[in-house]
Amino acid sequence: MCDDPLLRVSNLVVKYGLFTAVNRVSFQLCPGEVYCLLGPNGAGKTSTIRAIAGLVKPAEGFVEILGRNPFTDSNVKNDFGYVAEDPILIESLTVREHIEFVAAVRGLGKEFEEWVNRLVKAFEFSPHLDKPVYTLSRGNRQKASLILALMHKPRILILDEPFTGLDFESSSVLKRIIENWRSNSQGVLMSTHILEIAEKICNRIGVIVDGRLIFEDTTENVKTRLKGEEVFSKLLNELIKNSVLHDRVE
Ligand SMILES: Nc1ncnc2c1ncn2[C@@H]1O[C@H](COP(=O)(O)OP(=O)(O)OP(=O)(O)O)[C@@H](O)[C@H]1O
Repeated sequence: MCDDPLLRVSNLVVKYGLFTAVNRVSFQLCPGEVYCLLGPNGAGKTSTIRAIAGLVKPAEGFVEILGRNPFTDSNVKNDFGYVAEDPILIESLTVREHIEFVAAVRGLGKEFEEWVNRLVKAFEFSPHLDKPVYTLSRGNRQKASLILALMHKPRILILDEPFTGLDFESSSVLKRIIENWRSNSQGVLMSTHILEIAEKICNRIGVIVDGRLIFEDTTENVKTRLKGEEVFSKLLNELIKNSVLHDRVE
């Protein structure tokens, strides 16, 4: 834990009608951390992330990004970059038009152009810049979404299943970007199904099952705890399935 978290989630409840998708989830993202939310399909990871990004109003509890409420304070949107599970793009526009639009809305000056060019180059995206979104493959939509989320160099990255659809090269690029954010005392919150990624790039993991955060610890501690087990991911999978760690957080 830290005194000055980038992100604070406290007793968050998200409901869809009478259904409770997120049930009293609390955690923090500290500077220099990559915090990974793990959990089976339908566990509540996306609902948690959407509430953090200010897209869903919490039924109870609160979210703070750098001490501000993302649901009511639109200025906070400059402090984070969000990649949704299904990229949010306008089908008829090209990616270049998206980039120009985001640059205008965020008031980004010429100094950001070099950074955007570097992102485009790193993701080998130049051949796709002038194509309308509806012609893009799943992986290229994901790359477009990442470029748009990263282009204003936000302090916090909020990434919902960011590796979905990415090829090997682009996954390596994204891993390097995430490591770069972490080592610059910024922060990354991401969800993933890929436990090997959690093991390799997350500092801390939180496991969500049935809307509840049933386990949270540093990746190092989890590895130590699992000493003697050959495969981190295999065992973690068992823990999630059996929810045997319920008592760790409550
Ligand atoms: N708009 C919605 N209306 C009603 N129920 C919803 C809505 N969005 C999600 N849910 C339900 O809330 C629960 C949590 O869904 P959520 O998408 O947050 O889970 P997830 O952990 O991200 O799943 P996945 O790994 O499959 O993406 C699920 O039971 C889902 O069916």
